[in-house]
Amino acid sequence: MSGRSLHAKAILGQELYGRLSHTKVLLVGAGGIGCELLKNIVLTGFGDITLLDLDTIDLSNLNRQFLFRKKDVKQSKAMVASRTASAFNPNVKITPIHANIKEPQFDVAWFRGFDIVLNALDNLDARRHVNKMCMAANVPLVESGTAGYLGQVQPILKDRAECFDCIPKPTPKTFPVCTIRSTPSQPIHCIVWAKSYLIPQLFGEDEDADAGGELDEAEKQGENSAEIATLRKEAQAFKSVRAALRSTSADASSSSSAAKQAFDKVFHSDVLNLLSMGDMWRSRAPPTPLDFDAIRAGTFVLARKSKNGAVAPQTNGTTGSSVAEKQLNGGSTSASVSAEANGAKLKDQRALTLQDNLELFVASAERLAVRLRAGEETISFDKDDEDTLDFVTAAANLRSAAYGIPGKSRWEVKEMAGNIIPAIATTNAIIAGLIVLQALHLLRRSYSALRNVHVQFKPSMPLSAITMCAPSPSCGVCRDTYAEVRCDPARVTLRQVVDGVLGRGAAGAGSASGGGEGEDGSGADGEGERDGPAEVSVYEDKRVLSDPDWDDNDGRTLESLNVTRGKFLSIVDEDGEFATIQVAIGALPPNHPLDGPALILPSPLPAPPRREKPRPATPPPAPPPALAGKKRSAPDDDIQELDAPSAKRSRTDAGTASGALPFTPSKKRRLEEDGLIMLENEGEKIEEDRDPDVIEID
Ligand SMILES: Nc1ncnc2c1ncn2[C@@H]1O[C@H](COP(=O)(O)OP(=O)(O)OP(=O)(O)O)[C@@H](O)[C@H]1O
Ligand SMILES: [Zn+2]
Repeated sequence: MSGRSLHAKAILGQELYGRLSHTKVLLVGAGGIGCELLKNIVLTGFGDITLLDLDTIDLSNLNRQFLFRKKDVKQSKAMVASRTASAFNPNVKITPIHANIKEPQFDVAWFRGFDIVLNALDNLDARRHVNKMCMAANVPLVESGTAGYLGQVQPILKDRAECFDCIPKPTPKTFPVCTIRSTPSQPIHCIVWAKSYLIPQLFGEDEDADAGGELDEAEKQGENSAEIATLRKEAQAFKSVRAALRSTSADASSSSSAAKQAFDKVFHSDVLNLLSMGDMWRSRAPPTPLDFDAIRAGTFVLARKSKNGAVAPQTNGTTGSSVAEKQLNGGSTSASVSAEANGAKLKDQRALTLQDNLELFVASAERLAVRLRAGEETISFDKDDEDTLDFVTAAANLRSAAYGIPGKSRWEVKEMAGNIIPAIATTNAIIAGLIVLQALHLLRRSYSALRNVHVQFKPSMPLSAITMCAPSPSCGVCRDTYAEVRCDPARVTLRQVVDGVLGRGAAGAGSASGGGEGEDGSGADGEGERDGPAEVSVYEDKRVLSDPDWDDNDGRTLESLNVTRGKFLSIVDEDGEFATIQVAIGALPPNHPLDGPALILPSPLPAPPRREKPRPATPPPAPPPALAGKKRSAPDDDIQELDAPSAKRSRTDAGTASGALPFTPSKKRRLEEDGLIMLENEGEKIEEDRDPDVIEID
């Protein structure tokens, strides 16, 4: 028994080691990092662990999530991981929870029940959520992440160090829209075009349904009529291809003609159109329109400078055209079946010839058309959906051919289009070890020992440790003042909560809490002047619920406003003088009498600090994402307002998000999900030299 803990005791010291057995840890995520970390903390001697994960085990997890075996596939990650790891140390209690951390029962009071939280998540949304809950509950957090060979560990402690949201996170990858639409120069540009433009145009929802009306309107407004005629023609052409792909009267030959129609439109007519814009091609090589029949017949010659590997050399066409030949010889009776068989025969890693790509384009378009006709309303790209992957591979390669760009194998397209960064077990293991070190510093309160640690791809210095920075004064998460109310959302109104928290109008707060428990009435009501905001707006996330000129919701219950357990009400000072108050909504205590007050206010009431007025000089810009976490200016106590609180709605147009773009919301969202940033005006610039992956959109 002592053998098990001998080393841990010697290293950690008797006091800390003794404490670990009853330290309550919450570990969120039982994936690549989570499994390693669970093993580490169990072996270190932590004795009371809650492990939460929403997912079940997938076969693809087994290569790096070593607490799982093949027999465990499809079972809850939290359950299996805790069962496996419990066996490593009989003294440990692991409580598995198979759930989403964002569920309402995991409210601030629940988080407060832990001594430390460890994140082993894989998405920003959940990380942000846990960060905010830890700020509200004032519980130390260790945040982590890996991407291939890179990794990062960040200890977070309210008021002492930057929180997860102190530094804006970079958008993964962005490409200029015009590069994607008209002037691609790299394979990825063609892949993004196929996945984010062509697939939605052909197989997605009909977003241009009312494009005709918009164009009529634009014409009336005196817009360039030649341009409008072109746009109209383009919209019309897509419309008829969409219709052909969906036509239920279609037989196999007509679906292949729909594929040909699509091909002719995007690889022939559209290219001819572009070529007619002479200006565009003054300083760049013009694209070559592709000829469907000639490619099929093997007689097509790319007039472009194809020597530098523009496409797989034409000579390969003879060996590589087996698919094409079979396809041709196979006749068209069961096109989709033979296409599927041929598709399956393509070795993922093989270079595809122009003919291969054309046949793959036709075959996959046919398969997708069959699905549309069978009732699938829309189809979007999914790297694990063979049909869409084939279609994107073929379409991207054909476009690349037209533009003299090297083609990519299906395997490479899958990796690039699916944004797949291979997970590396060793990186996860290193990061999981570093998380434990930082967690121990936090538990020991040796704050000067805390470090942001990066695992980097530098053989000479694989680890870099950076001393902690003070929280960003403009952070909209950790600079807010947190408070918690416990209430029955069906019985309290928005006004009662807001007035209660601000210590105003004794009537409101008083009657709700029935003069009851917990709240601090003294000096909080009547004429007692509380130092706080004069006029406020109230938000739930980004929803405005009330502002000084609009009180329609004030008499409504929280429940009717969908402000329930686990959510926050943000009370924002209209004058920007006081910090924002974040009111966490919690449940009434379990033993609360049924006829007891419906609202228990925090005691003492929150006292948001005054913010310093912004200095006249423009504040330095937030550090670029590439430098996120690097050492910045020394911590200082004076909190300077650089920005309005994040929740605050901007009253002027300046600085609003790119709302006025000519995209439908769903289209814009899709583009953004694909890593495209829309800039609102030309003056706006993304600094490319700071992050080479970010390219400005024009
Ligand atoms: N909101 C959430 N609540 C609970 N668990 C979450 C939440 N979001 C993500 N997770 C879990 O975090 C873990 C992250 O682990 P990891 O990055 O290894 O991902 P994975 O899904 O196991 O692997 P991959 O994404 O590479 O297929 C996953 O097990 C995932 O289920
Ligand atoms: Zn912060």
